[in-house]
This record gives sequence, C-alpha cells and structure tokens, in this order.
Amino acid sequence: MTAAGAVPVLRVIVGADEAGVDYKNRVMEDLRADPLVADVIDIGVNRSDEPDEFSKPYPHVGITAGEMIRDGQADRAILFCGTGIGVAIAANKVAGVRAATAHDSFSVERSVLSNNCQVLTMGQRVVGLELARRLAREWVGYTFDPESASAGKLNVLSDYEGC
Ligand SMILES: O=C[C@H](O)[C@H](O)COP(=O)(O)O
Repeated sequence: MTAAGAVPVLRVIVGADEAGVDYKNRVMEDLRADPLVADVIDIGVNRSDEPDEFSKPYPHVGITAGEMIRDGQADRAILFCGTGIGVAIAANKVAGVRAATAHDSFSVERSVLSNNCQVLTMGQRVVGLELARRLAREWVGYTFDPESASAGKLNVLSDYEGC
C-alpha cells in the first residue's frame, strides 16, 4: 500500500523513436512516481544510446513492446513517435495486442474501457507535453471490466487472431 492507499500493480513499458524521445522521458518520470505503477520498463530510444540505436525506426519500438506484453513481461505500454501512428501500427502487428493512438481524454478512457487496449500511443509532433502527461496519468487509472458489454465484441478479435 502506498501512502495514498493505492496498490501499485501495473508494469508499464515506455518507448519511443527519436521523434518521441523527449515526451517518453518526461512521462517515464511521471509514471515512476505514480502510485498505481509498480514498474516502469524503458525500451528506449535514449539520447545516450549509440547513434544507430538512437535512430531506431518506430516499427522496432512498437513490435518490441507488443511482444513483451504478449509474453507477459509487462501489462501495458505507452509509446511515442512523431504522430503516435507508426508505433501503434507496429504494436498492433503482435497477435493479442491492441494499441490505440489517442490525444484526448475520452478516447484514452475508451481505449481501455471499450477496447481493452494494452498500448497507448501519442505523437510528440501532435499534442502538447502537458496534455500528454495528463492523459498518461488518466490512462493508468482505467481498468477494463471483463464483465462489461464490450467484452463480447473483443472476443471477435480474439477468435480471429486465435489467441
Ligand atoms: O508514424 C511515424 C512517426 O511519426 C515517426 O516518428 C516519423 O516518421 P517519418 O519520419 O516517416 O515521418
């Protein structure tokens, strides 16, 4: 239990390409202080990385995060690139992973409560930093209800993917 009474449970990946690294690093700091977050796993890129690593294209970031969630190494990921679109496309290639690009509060909420998305993506070239930080804070507070009416809709995807 934390002082605020919340139980930290979530293991959250943070990742970005070079176009999203500044937001990734700031949100990572916030998540490390969040009472709901038990662990923050930074998959890069980082400015201190070798030049080749720093310019790692967004598909690698999205696929790595998606595979880690698929393999049970993390519960969620928040990923940044220029628009948020590329990392979302990449993460969605991993069977069983659902990623959404969202830059507004309602979409962030519904990405979890309607779509049970494990991955939220945002674009550093699209949204202001303070809004991105707020949305990330809201996002960790949502939990999908498997008893909700939305669950049956998601089963269509699970059946299609076979997982
Ligand atoms: O979706 C892609 C991202 O926005 C990426 O950071 C930038 O990609 P680009 O350089 O191809 O525009």
